[in-house]
Amino acid sequence: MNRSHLTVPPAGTPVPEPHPDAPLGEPLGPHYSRCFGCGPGHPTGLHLEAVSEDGLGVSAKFTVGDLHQGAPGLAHGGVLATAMDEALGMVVWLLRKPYVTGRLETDYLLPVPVGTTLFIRTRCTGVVGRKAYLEAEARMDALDGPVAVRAAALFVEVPVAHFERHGDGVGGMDGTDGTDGTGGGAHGGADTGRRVNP
Ligand SMILES: CCCCCCCC/C=C\CCCCCCCC(=O)SCCNC(=O)CCNC(=O)[C@H](O)C(C)(C)COP(=O)(O)OP(=O)(O)OC[C@H]1O[C@@H](n2cnc3c(N)ncnc32)[C@H](O)[C@@H]1OP(=O)(O)O
Repeated sequence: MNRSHLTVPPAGTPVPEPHPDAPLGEPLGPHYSRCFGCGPGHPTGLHLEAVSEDGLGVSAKFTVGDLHQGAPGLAHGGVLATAMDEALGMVVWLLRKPYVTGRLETDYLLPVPVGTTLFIRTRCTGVVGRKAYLEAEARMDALDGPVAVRAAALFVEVPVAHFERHGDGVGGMDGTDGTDGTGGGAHGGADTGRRVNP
C-alpha cells in the first residue's frame, strides 16, 4: 500500500508479546458496550467482532449494512476507515495499555457493496516508547477473498487520565454500560454531567 514513513517502525523495532492476561484465539468482546466500532449496545454501530491471533494480531469481521452506505448500495469510505481503526485498536488493547489513534492511513482498492462481510486482519509491526505501529487488511467475504481496504496506523499510548481529562473517564470501558444502568460512561450522553474541558 501507499504509506508514509510515519506508520513504519524503524528497522529492527521489536514487536512485544501480548499482556499475559490478554486472550489468545478467543473472542475479544467490546472494550465498551456503546463504542461505535465494537459495542453491542450501540444501535447503529459497526458491531465488529474480533478474535486475537498469535504474534500480536487480531482477526475481525464486519458486515456492511444499509446504515453504512455512501453511494447507493456501497459502503461509505469513512465507515470502512472506522472499521479498520477499530480492528487496529483491538491489537493494542491486547497490550492492556490505553492507546489512541494518532494517525490512520487508508487505501481503498475495491468498492464494497452492502451485504459484504469484511474479514479484517490487523497486526502490530513494532512498539517504540509510546508509539505502536500497526497495519491492517480487509478482504471481501472470505479470509482469502479479494483485498478491498488496506490501512496502516500509529497509535499513541496515553495515561488513563487522558479519558478523564477529555471525556467522561474509563467507567464502563470493560464492555459494560457503566455502573448506574443509564448507559453512562464515556460518551454516555447529556445526563452524565459531561464537562467541557479547556
Ligand atoms: C483501569 C483500566 C483502565 C482501562 C483503560 C482503557 C482505556 C481504553 C483503551 C483503549 C480504547 C480503545 C479505543 C479504540 C477506538 C479506536 C481508536 C480511536 O478512535 S481513539 C480516538 C481518536 N484519537 C484521538 O482522539 C487522539 C487525539 N490526539 C491526542 O490525544 C494527542 O495528539 C496524542 C495522544 C495522539 C499525542 O499527544 P501527546 O501530547 O500525548 O504526545 P506527542 O508528544 O504529541 O506524541 C507522542 C509521539 O507520537 C508522535 N505522534 C503523535 N501524533 C502523531 C501523528 N498524527 N503522526 C505521527 N506521529 C505522531 C509524536 O511525534 C511523538 O513522537 P516522538 O515521541 O517525539 O518520537
